[in-house]
Amino acid sequence: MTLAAENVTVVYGHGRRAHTVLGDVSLAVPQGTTLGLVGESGSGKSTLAKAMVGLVRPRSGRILLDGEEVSGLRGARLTAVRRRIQMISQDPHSSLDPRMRVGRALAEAIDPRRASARAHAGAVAEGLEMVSLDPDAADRYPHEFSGGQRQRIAIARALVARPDVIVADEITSALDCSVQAEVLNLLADLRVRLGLTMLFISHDLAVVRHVSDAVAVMHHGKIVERGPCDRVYDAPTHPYTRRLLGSAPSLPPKETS
Ligand SMILES: Nc1ncnc2c1ncn2[C@@H]1O[C@H](COP(=O)(O)OP(=O)(O)OP(=O)(O)O)[C@@H](O)[C@H]1O
Repeated sequence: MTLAAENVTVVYGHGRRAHTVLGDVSLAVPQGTTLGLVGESGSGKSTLAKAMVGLVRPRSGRILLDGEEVSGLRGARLTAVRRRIQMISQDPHSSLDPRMRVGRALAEAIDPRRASARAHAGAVAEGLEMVSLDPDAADRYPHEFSGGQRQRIAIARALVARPDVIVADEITSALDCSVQAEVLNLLADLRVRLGLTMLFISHDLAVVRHVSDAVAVMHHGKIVERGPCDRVYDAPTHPYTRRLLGSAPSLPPKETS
């Protein structure tokens, strides 16, 4: 499914405290592709991610899933559409409930109305297997796992809901370098296997180039440049993109496989 933002403006606060965080942002993530979103801290990347999944309501503009407006939906229709777009965020510490066993957390994602791990044992085991965790992980609590394993659990939880679109917001920035690659490769494999559409947000330009087909560059709440990764990384046209790329510590060329 294609996920798109159309002229989305998000304002936090009211009156004299109003602060426009996204100004008239339009972008599309075509079916089955990965769009990377880069930009410095505070540029509005997470706000756009939240708007895309319906956690933040735009002041104006629309979020569209295959042409259907998500931002205006309510009730059961909104719940159904939200399942199709799953978000994975930076810190599984805060996104996984520490008091909930992993099996139940996955069961809740499978069916919020009947969230028992036993009722969904098969699907829970399948979800854990997808991210290379043993089925007995279902009986344990998040704190019993390493950071990389918790992020795998977060990926499994997103995928058992059988989404069409994943919004991944800085999913590796809390992880050690060696574990980062493992989690990224896992997600990249699953994305291809399941034919998912993905918005991949990271401040790490090298990581974005590695996983994305195209990239959009955000600066002060606006998209200043977008295009296929090779074009943007090798021949940036906007001065901000040039600065951003110039300040990146090391940017290996994209691997071809
Ligand atoms: N709930 C909120 N209420 C008010 N202001 C907010 C809120 N969330 C974010 N902001 C502000 O909106 C701006 C954009 O924040 P956002 O988190 O979207 O940026 P970001 O590019 O994702 O940054 P980072 O990479 O540091 O997460 C910042 O100035 C931030 O302080």
